[in-house]
Amino acid sequence: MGTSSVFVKNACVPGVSGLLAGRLVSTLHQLAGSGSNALSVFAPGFNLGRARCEGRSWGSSVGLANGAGVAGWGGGDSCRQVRRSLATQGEKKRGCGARRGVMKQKRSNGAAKSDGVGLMAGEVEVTATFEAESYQDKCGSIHLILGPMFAGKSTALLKRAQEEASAGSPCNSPRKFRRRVALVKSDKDSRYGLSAVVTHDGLQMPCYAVPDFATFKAQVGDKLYKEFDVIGIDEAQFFTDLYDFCLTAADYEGKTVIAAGLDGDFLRRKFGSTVDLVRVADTVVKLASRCEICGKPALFTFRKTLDIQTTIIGGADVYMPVCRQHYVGGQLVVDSACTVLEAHQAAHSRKDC
Ligand SMILES: Nc1ncnc2c1ncn2[C@@H]1O[C@H](COP(=O)(O)OP(=O)(O)O)[C@@H](O)[C@H]1O
Ligand SMILES: Cc1cn([C@H]2C[C@H](O)[C@@H](COP(=O)(O)O)O2)c(=O)[nH]c1=O
Repeated sequence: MGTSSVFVKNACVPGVSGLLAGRLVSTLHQLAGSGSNALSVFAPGFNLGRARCEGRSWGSSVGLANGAGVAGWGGGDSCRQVRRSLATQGEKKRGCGARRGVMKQKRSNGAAKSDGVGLMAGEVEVTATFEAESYQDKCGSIHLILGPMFAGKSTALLKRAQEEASAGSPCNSPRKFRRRVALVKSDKDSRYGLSAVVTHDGLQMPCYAVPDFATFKAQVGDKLYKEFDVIGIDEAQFFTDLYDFCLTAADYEGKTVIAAGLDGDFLRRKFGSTVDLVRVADTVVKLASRCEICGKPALFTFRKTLDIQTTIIGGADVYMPVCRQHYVGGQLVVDSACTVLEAHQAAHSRKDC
């Protein structure tokens, strides 16, 4: 069985070494399968002990060579890899993001170190250096706008986007002082075309319509992407990479992210990963619509057709907002939906004649 050790220390931010070591341990534990490698992670001044992680396949995932010490921990990509692993565990913590963090590795020849913590032959010291002042000011934020259909989510998103675009900028102020806003929506939603975010009552703003955020980033390119201060997202429920994108953008790229989407589908199940963002969001607004049957606040979206697949793109022809009472009283809603549909169809056929 091979054994590797990672020694974590930090010169700039007290406590980070312990925090980092703790996270490394839990990350490595998660990445580890059962098998033949062993890893010790320890940090001075932090009551971590020697956490032990035994595993088979983490070598490739975190840049550790199979049983032969540490490989590829020179910062850059491998550092980022660890950050990504941590990020996907849902850790958002202002002030401890590894922004501009650098990890260095040093192989020991077995000589005891002056601080009394000796490295055994074959062990590796990893030094994590963080520029403390870069933490807070470069961190962005995540703002969520949730609710059923017709609740005004897109309207609220466009309002926020407009406010952000003009924040602190009278029309004669130089362009460089304005916040640059990009609107992104899922290309699944082609109801009102793909070139704009459009509300049910016709407000609109130009947007990028993409299948996922990897495509969005590739489409705009690195240079332009960096210039965006604010990213507004509509139909957030349709993006499979929503969580990772929002977290990275806010934690490491200093972006203000405003995401609008459905929290639940027509059966009130979690829709995509919008609700996962709640625990890492700075603000969360849950909007209500008006129940189409009784006019009370509506928290749910009722599907008027009998289709059962989760995604069916549509508007008032397929969906209606309902209150709890009329959601639960399903039959009543179905009857009412049928009535509305029939009335709709009758009106249409009259118009056609
Ligand atoms: N049942 C409905 N059918 C069609 N339009 C509606 C209905 N209820 C509200 N609306 C309109 O939709 C607007 C909200 O649109 P929008 O912001 O696109 O909502 P969301 O993004 O939450 O679906 C409301 O201001 C209202 O004018
Ligand atoms: C409830 C529900 C909705 N959809 C679709 C229908 C629309 O195309 C969008 C929501 O649009 P809005 O801007 O919030 O009005 O999502 C779906 O596919 N499945 C559902 O269960």
